[in-house]
Amino acid sequence: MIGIMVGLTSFVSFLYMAGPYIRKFFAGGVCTSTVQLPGKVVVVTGANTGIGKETAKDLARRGARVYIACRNILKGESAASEIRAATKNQQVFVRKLDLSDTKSIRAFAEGFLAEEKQLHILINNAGVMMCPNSKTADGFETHLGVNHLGHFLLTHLLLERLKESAPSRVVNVSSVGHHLGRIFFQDLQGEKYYNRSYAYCNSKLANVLFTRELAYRLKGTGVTTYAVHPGLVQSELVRHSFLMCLLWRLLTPIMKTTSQGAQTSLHCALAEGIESQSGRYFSDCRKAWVSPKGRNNKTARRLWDVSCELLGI
Ligand SMILES: NC(=O)c1ccc[n+]([C@@H]2O[C@H](COP(=O)([O-])OP(=O)(O)OC[C@H]3O[C@@H](n4cnc5c(N)ncnc54)[C@H](O)[C@@H]3O)[C@@H](O)[C@H]2O)c1
Repeated sequence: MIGIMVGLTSFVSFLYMAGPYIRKFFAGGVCTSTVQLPGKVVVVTGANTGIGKETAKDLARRGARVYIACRNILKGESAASEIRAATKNQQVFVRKLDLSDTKSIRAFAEGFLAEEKQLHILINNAGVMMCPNSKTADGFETHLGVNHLGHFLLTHLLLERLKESAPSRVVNVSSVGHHLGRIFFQDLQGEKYYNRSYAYCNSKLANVLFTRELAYRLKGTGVTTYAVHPGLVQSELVRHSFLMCLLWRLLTPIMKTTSQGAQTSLHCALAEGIESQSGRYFSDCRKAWVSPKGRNNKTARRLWDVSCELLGI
């Protein structure tokens, strides 16, 4: 026991001492695009904190009109003021969007479509991880409901505007955790067996499959789409799990900052010449290995149909 404690303490001390060097190693790719976005319209979900906030900040710095779509307007306004001050771009707006409630998603889309005639970049970034076994307002399992179905409906409602604004892009923030996920149609919402870690991974696999099928359906429209793993990023994502909070704390020295975590989303939103990679999965600003389950066209099509059925669209 003492040996384990000493070993663990030495390991953690090593991580902290070597932290800056290790972090550099794990920092991953950097979005090198110099594209400027004056006149372009962008929506980033969950942009009041974490990776989403950094993504929104970078896009605002490039001159875009940025919509922060988030649950908590007060937190959103505080992020927006910070972004406006840092970028000198006053065109940063906050709009209410709760992805765990289809009424809120429809209200957001209705309001957005009424005020903006164009949409060039949609970043489906918001996410929940390991929250207790709970349901959304519409009775969906929370991870599937927020991470997959919520963004599925949002994208569906904004799709015509994206097509009218082509070339345009949809970026779905997934995770390397999709490798552990599975889509089991007989128990899609974990009613027979539930594990909150797997529920998260399943929803992230759904993001990868949604991206694949969306790309297929959007061929020839000028709208392209990408799934992203941002890296292991120091954020509030693990807030629902004490153990994960502890692990996140221990791993701090080797984790990406939120700004580093935003790079692959930015790459997929901005890089020129990646249109032929529509539907693919990216990590560290380049195409990455996707789980075989994430490459199954039959599952992708069936998940699309089941999602439409669940959402009544
Ligand atoms: N942090 C990591 O290491 C990591 C790794 C892989 C993937 N990701 C993914 O990156 C994305 C961003 O996560 P993050 O790390 O910045 O975490 P975060 O918790 O800081 O940000 C998540 C955002 O989603 C918002 N959100 C949650 N539920 C919502 C709802 N019902 N409606 C609207 N917004 C909601 C939160 O308010 C928050 O702004 C997530 O999709 C996450 O799954 C993160």
